[in-house]
Amino acid sequence: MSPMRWMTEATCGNARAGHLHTAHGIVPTPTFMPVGTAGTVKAMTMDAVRSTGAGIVLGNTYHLMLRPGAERVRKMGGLHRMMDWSGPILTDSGGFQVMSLGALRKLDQDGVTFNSHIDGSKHRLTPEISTDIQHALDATITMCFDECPALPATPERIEQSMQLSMRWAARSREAFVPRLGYGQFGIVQGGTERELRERSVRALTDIGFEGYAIGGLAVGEGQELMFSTLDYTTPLLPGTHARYLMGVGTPDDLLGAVERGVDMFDCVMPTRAGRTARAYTERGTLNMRNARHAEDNRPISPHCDCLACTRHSRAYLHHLFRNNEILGPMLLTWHNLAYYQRLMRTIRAAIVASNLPAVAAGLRADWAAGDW
Ligand SMILES: CNc1nc2c(CC[C@H]3O[C@@H](OC)[C@@H]4OC(C)(C)O[C@@H]43)c3nc(N)[nH]c(=O)c3cc2[nH]1
Ligand SMILES: [Zn+2]
Repeated sequence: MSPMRWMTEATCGNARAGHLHTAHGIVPTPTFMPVGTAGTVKAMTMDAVRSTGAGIVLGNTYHLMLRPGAERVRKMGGLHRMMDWSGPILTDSGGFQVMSLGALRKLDQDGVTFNSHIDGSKHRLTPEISTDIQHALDATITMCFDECPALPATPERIEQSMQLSMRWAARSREAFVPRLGYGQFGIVQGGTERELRERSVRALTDIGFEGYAIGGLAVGEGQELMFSTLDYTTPLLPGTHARYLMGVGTPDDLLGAVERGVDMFDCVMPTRAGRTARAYTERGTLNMRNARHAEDNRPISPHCDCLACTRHSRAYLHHLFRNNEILGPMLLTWHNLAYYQRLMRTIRAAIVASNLPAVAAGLRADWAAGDW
């Protein structure tokens, strides 16, 4: 087992199909990583997550350091053991969550001090502390501790933030404990400023990581600006390493980002939508609370092999959500994750068959066609 590496299998335009080799298994890419923020993919057993075909799940430094605490996770045998997930786990480094959870925080050159959004207790994160916590969690993929500026922001603010994140990337790398089959990803920053993105990529590739994430996007800039930023950023990254676009996205975002050379994704949308009665299908999304589903005996999707689609009907899901039954979010989260995994398999097969443009056109036509 060598240090973690990504191997290309096929390309189609800028899109790539490959395999990420890790200590916890080999994952086909492009891949969608279900978000398991506090050591659980909400409303899902890990058997259900496995049944959807997921390869890697996400955990998070911020949430797990607050509860149950990294030391307790380590004592429990690490996150894999606790979650009953033997596959790879990627943990985010916590900086983004401190910013996005709006926790009372003080940012300085060395790190960030914040009050827990749970009980107000005081905590500190630095590149070293975040990297040590991810080690204690036994994360397969460790993310650098970075600062993701909220948009809109002035180019000066974006530049200051990117430079800070690059200093923190060097310190994160210094603190990382290399292990066979484990890896650390650098996170490219620079907002939507081309020159800053180029400088950030150079800073990270000079340090050298097992993979590279594109951060600082999916923070309200909109799809067009996200795609144009990808158009000039992904080609600058080493073609031999995995590329992870953080926090993205809708099915349409995923397709467009794969076409622009991205290999890995995470997004709370399919799981959050599953809890709020929103179903993803090949024909767009459905609001299962809508009365039009009340007597519809069809499955959510005729193409889906999930429990909701093989054993139940739209009418049943409608009933469950109207009655606030716990089974509703369980079944619909399962369905949405199964849809996202099926979409990634469809896209991957098209790359391997050198047929992505035609398959992409078909996907987009179906999304626009509206419900069956
Ligand atoms: C939604 N848009 C979006 N998310 C982003 C993230 C966080 C990604 C993580 O936050 C959660 O999604 C909100 C997910 O659940 C956990 C498990 C917490 O991990 C995922 C980012 N993280 C870091 N370190 N740096 C970034 O520049 C960055 C940019 C993002 N843009
Ligand atoms: Zn289904």
